[in-house]
Amino acid sequence: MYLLIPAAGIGKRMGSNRNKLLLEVRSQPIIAWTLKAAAASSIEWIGIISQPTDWADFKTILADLKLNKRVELIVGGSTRQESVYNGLQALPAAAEQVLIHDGARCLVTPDLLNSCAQAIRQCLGLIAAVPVKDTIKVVDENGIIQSTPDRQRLWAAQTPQGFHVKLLKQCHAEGLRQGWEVTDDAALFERCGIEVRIIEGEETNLKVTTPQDLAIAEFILSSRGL
Ligand SMILES: Nc1ccn([C@@H]2O[C@H](COP(=O)(O)OP(=O)(O)OP(=O)(O)O)[C@@H](O)[C@H]2O)c(=O)n1
Ligand SMILES: C[C@](O)(CO)[C@H](O)COP(=O)(O)O
Repeated sequence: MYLLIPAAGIGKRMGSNRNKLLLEVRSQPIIAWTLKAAAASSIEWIGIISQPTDWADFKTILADLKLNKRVELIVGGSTRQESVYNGLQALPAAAEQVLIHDGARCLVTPDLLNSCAQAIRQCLGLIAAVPVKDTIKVVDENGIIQSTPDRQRLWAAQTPQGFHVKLLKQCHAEGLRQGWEVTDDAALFERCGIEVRIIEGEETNLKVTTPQDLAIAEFILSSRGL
């Protein structure tokens, strides 16, 4: 299985002056935890989509980890969508399915990666997701609640997200043509009318986005004895 890791962000919400994936949790860079989970899974090839300005740091981390997997560095874009587009172009020709997993979701388990890698062989697209626990409100530009969707139908999308490569390339190309701006790749499949399946994710599969998330990630890793 092939894995693309979007890791080219600038961490605005983290308030970091560098790529937040280089920040440390439990004395290791965030991206190192993500890579260790991938290395412990059935993933055979990893593409780290990243800004060339971070490549020296990433190469140092890779040298320290000594992963038993093929790893390539791919130039990221100005948005996550653009980064994934670039990643798809850099996939080996043999890749028929791909998992896409945020570098910022460093608490993912090898089991979840393996579940998604298995499941994508039985469908065209999938995402890891967890049922929403809070009541969600749709709010207008004036801060007035417009509606309250049925919580039974609401899931919080995570990554890994898995897709058939040929279809995802077509959907990304259509997104470029249409000027679609999406925050996950499943949205492109949805807009192209292709079914996307939910795979039960993990409550601990946090996307490290704000400084508070660093403390939560520390706690979760510590509770795993790491
Ligand atoms: N141009 C971008 C933007 C984001 N990402 C990646 O997409 C994942 C999810 O994005 P997010 O958590 O939003 O990271 P940032 O974009 O860095 O955060 P912010 O929005 O706060 O700047 C991260 O692993 C990030 O590195 C990416 O590869 N390319
Ligand atoms: C892909 C994602 O992690 C699913 O929840 C999320 O959409 C990424 O959003 P971000 O703003 O790029 O962090």
